[in-house]
Parts: sequence; C-alpha cells; structure tokens
Amino acid sequence: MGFTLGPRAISAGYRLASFDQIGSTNSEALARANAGERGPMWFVTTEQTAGRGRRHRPWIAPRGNLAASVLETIDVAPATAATLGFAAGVALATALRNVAGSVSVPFSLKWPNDVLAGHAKLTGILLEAEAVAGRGLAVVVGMGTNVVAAPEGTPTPATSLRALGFEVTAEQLFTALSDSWAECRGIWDEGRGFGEIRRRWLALAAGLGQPVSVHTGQTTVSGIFDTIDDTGCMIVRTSTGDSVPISAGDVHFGQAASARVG
Ligand SMILES: O=C(O)CCCC[C@@H]1SC[C@@H]2NC(=O)N[C@@H]21
Repeated sequence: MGFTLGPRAISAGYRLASFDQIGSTNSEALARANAGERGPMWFVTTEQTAGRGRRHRPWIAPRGNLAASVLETIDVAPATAATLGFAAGVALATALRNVAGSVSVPFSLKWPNDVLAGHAKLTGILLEAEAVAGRGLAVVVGMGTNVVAAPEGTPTPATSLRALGFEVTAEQLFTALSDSWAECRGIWDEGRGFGEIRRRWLALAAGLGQPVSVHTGQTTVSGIFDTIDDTGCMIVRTSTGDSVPISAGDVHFGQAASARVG
C-alpha cells in the first residue's frame, strides 16, 4: 500500500513525487535540487527508512505517518530562508485544525518549529538549504507528523492523531497541508511577509510569557519566553531584565526562571 493521491490533491503550481517507501524525503529533495530540480515540488511518503531530525537526530516513524518535504528555490539570504520554518509551523497547525474539523484540540507551536497537541509533540520540522550554482538557494522544508503512532522512548512526550482520537490518513492530512503551505508560502513572500507569519505564529505559540530554559549546546538560558523577533530568534527575558536572543536550542518549559547564561 503506497501513498495514493488524486491529481488535484496538491495546490496549483506544485508538483508531487510520492513514494511507497524512501530513505528520507528531505534527502531526496536535496538530491533532486543538486541534479537541477527547482521546484516547487513535494516529496511525500508514509514510510521513511532513514528519516532525519533536527540536530542530527534520527526521525523514527512507523509506517502510516506522514513525511512530507517541499522544495522551493528562492533568491534570499540563508538567514531569511530560515524564517520559512515558521511559515511551515503555521501551515501545519492550520492543516491539523482543518482535518480535526469541529473537534477542539489544543494544537500549539513550540519554538523553533514543533507542533504540539497539549504538551506532546505531534510534528517535527527540519529545514535545510543549499546554495545551487547560479540559481539561488534550494530550500527544503521537511515535516513529519505522527498520524497513526508516535515513537516510543523519546526524550519529550510524543503523541499521534490516532491517539488523540482522529482517524485521519496521511493522504488527507497532506492534501490539507498542501493548501495551507501554498497560502503561508505566499504570505511569507521571500521574507517580506514574515511580519504576518510571525503574528500568526505568536498567536499559536506554546509557553509565551511563561518560564523557559533553552539549552543551546554549551549554554543554558533561563527566563521568561517574551517573544520571537523579526529574524525568528526566541527572546528570553532573564531575571536581571536582559533580553537574550537565541537562534537555536532545545526548549524546556516550566523551569525556574533564574538567569543563567553560560
Ligand atoms: O523534530 C525534528 O527533529 C524534525 C523532524 C523532521 C522530520 C521530517 S519527516 C520529512 C522530512 N524527511 C526527513 O528525513 N526529515 C523530515
């Protein structure tokens, strides 16, 4: 059983490559970009054998979950391209709300780009970009959603749409995502519309105004999650009143808000 979609299941202007099984949809999209593909194009499957997560972690997903990567070739600086991840979060939250219908689920967005249902992770996003000679930046936004099952033994709790009571298929979710992505991508508009994406993202943000600790590698920053700035950095207000911008890290909510930098 593969990933089966009708020809009108994706938004106009986008092409689709779907796979019964593949190593990683992000890797496939990057390989195609290096071979000359410009997109916009989706790469989707319900089974990855070598799925990749942020910070070089594996992305483990049982068959039936949605792995979807979209390739866009864009003429912007890498820092601007990175803000497309926030558009992906908003697009996913919108798609999830659409497939959930009238059932109310507390979907929220966890900085930088997870989708939560309650306190559990439902979707992870991996954004990768490569300069392609003479053609700008090939940006691949990979989105993995736990549709039928969540992985076990993860450091933070995870859940799936099925565990939440939704008998939605990966194909149905992808059709909704294809539409919401096209809308959010259009609003983002090569970064010119990040202000509106940022506004929508903040309206869905988890933990805003709450105590947070962010582990950035060698450093932990604790304080209050104040906002995200116009480059997508998380702004943490420490107990000394400093506003610390953070560009990457693992976020933990509900920690003591003592100021600790370094
Ligand atoms: O939370 C994370 O660590 C990000 C996970 C991203 C997983 C998706 S699934 C589709 C795409 N292909 C991959 O190999 N990774 C991303």
